[in-house]
Amino acid sequence: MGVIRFENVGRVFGSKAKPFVALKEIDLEVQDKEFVAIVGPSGCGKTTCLRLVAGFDFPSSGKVLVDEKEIRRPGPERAVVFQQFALFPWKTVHDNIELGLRNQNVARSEREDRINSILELMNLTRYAGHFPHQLSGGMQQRVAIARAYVLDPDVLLMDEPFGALDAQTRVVMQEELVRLARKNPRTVLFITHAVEEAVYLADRVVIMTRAPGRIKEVLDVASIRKSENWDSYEKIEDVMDLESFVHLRTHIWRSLREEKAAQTA
Ligand SMILES: Nc1ncnc2c1ncn2[C@@H]1O[C@H](COP(=O)(O)OP(=O)(O)OP(=O)(O)O)[C@@H](O)[C@H]1O
Repeated sequence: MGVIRFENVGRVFGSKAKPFVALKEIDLEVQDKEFVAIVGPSGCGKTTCLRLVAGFDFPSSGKVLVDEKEIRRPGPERAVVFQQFALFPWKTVHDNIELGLRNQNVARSEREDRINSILELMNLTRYAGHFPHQLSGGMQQRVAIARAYVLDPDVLLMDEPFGALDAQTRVVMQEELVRLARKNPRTVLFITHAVEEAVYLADRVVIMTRAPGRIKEVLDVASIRKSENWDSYEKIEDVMDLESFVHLRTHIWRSLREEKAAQTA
């Protein structure tokens, strides 16, 4: 299972004399194996939301729970993928992927089985002995995703994972993530600045307001994806051409533009 719940969550940074309210009254439930993307203006608290679920930070008020348990620390059932691939440069692809399994004391033969199957799934088998600097950015991010997936987490937390990639590689990675998520569904909380990416990948898109970050709107993409049969299209550009896709994208753009305008007014 992997149900994430934010219950009236607030996060205040700064001092008592000079508080800064980053998050206010966040209520959200992400269902088991649901893919939820969060979009919002810069500084609205997206990363803070993700850090609260990861157990890297704690709410000032309210609660964040995974499977009804309040989060008090990072845990193996929650894996994080950052924008910066954060691979160990002195370790090979194989050894980077192995590290988390070693930390969990998984036996050697099981480690090898799990590493081999994730390498295959992510088309990385022939790069197992390569070091990160020998790989392109897209490949490195693929390794970072493999490293998270191999731990078999209930929850995957992804903070702009494709933000550092060029446009074409980004599209390839988006298509791969969709394939991976279908074969091996997990609960995913995904932060992005790219509206198209959010609509293409997510079951629901959460739009946040400018700071103090609140939830402005939650859009149900999954029902539209199903009724308009998006999954029958193999290529991302074919989905992006559909009227139903364009309509959702434009709606989110408008909503974000309103926030930006209010921010600078
Ligand atoms: N540890 C901290 N101490 C003080 N302020 C913080 C801290 N962490 C985050 N903030 C502030 O809280 C606000 C929300 O930050 P956060 O990184 O969550 O936003 P974001 O929506 O992810 O931004 P971006 O889209 O630019 O990455 C920002 O104004 C940030 O400066």
